[in-house]
Amino acid sequence: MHVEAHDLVKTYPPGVRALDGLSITIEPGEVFGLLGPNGAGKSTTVKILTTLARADSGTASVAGHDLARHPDRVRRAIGVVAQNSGADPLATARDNLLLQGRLYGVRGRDLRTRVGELLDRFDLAGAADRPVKGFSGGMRRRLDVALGLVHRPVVLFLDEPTNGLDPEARSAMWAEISRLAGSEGLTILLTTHYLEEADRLTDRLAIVDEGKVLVTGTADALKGSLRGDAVHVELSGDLDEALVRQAIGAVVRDVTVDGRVLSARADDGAAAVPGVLAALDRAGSPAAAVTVARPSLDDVYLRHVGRRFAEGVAR
Ligand SMILES: Nc1ncnc2c1ncn2[C@@H]1O[C@H](COP(=O)(O)OP(=O)(O)OP(=O)(O)O)[C@@H](O)[C@H]1O
Repeated sequence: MHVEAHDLVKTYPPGVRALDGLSITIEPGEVFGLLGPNGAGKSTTVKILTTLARADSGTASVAGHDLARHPDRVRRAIGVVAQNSGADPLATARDNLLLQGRLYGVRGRDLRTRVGELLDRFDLAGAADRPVKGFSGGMRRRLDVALGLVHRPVVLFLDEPTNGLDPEARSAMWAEISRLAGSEGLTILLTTHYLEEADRLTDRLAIVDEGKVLVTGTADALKGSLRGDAVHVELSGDLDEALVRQAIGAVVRDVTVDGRVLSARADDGAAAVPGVLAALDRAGSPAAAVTVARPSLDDVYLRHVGRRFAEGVAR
């Protein structure tokens, strides 16, 4: 196992329980995602596993080293890309990489070769000798990841790697992260609050909420565990929840109501729609829009957390 954490608890003053018994295991070579809304405890998990914060209780090992007994060995074995860039904006990309390498004891020709390799791989060779302050968001983020890799870590931590990037820069970053895991056998733990990122990029993911892992698995297995189709109905006006539930309960199952949006499941979603619409009309809450879809990670999230993901992010 490349990362193992058992029952991590972390409380910040004044009594905020950021982690409440969080456990994960990550196999070598895996891209593992921690998916959860802001405040779920993802960054705190990364801080603890990268030795930047200490858990109140629980145990963990990273790259085979016990975190409490050998934090120095853990530090040498990992690369960390934090949410905020660690690059010096006044220095060039190349100098940032050289400095980072020296901090980790990489020197001489080995360091220069490694820096050249990373500049090429992250498509920064053309901008290598320009100060970072003129870089676009995507270039900065690519440099951040390169900085985390200079000393050839075996486990890489990426905290919200594509936060704030435009769609194009985001897909370029996804491609690079997949390639890293595939070609270098690097183990990657990434945190994200983008469902699509967790879906597309991770081999396995854990849904984290209020400092705990609610469920772990591959995105496909998690989606597959929800039988049937997801039916989402947007109602045209305010609803009497009890009445609406009673009305459609015979046609669909697992009904959840979130504001004016009603979500439910049915073995054959399309076939259930006419019955749902008729029942809503009878209940005095006509539908404004209906969608039927195969289960998404958002549906998985809803099932385990009890609210839609978008709402969780806005919390
Ligand atoms: N240094 C700190 N002092 C006090 N409370 C903190 C501190 N760091 C985090 N918290 C609180 O702990 C909880 C978990 O925060 P954490 O940053 O781990 O969540 P997160 O899932 O990474 O969210 P984000 O994506 O916003 O970073 C939140 O309630 C947060 O406000």
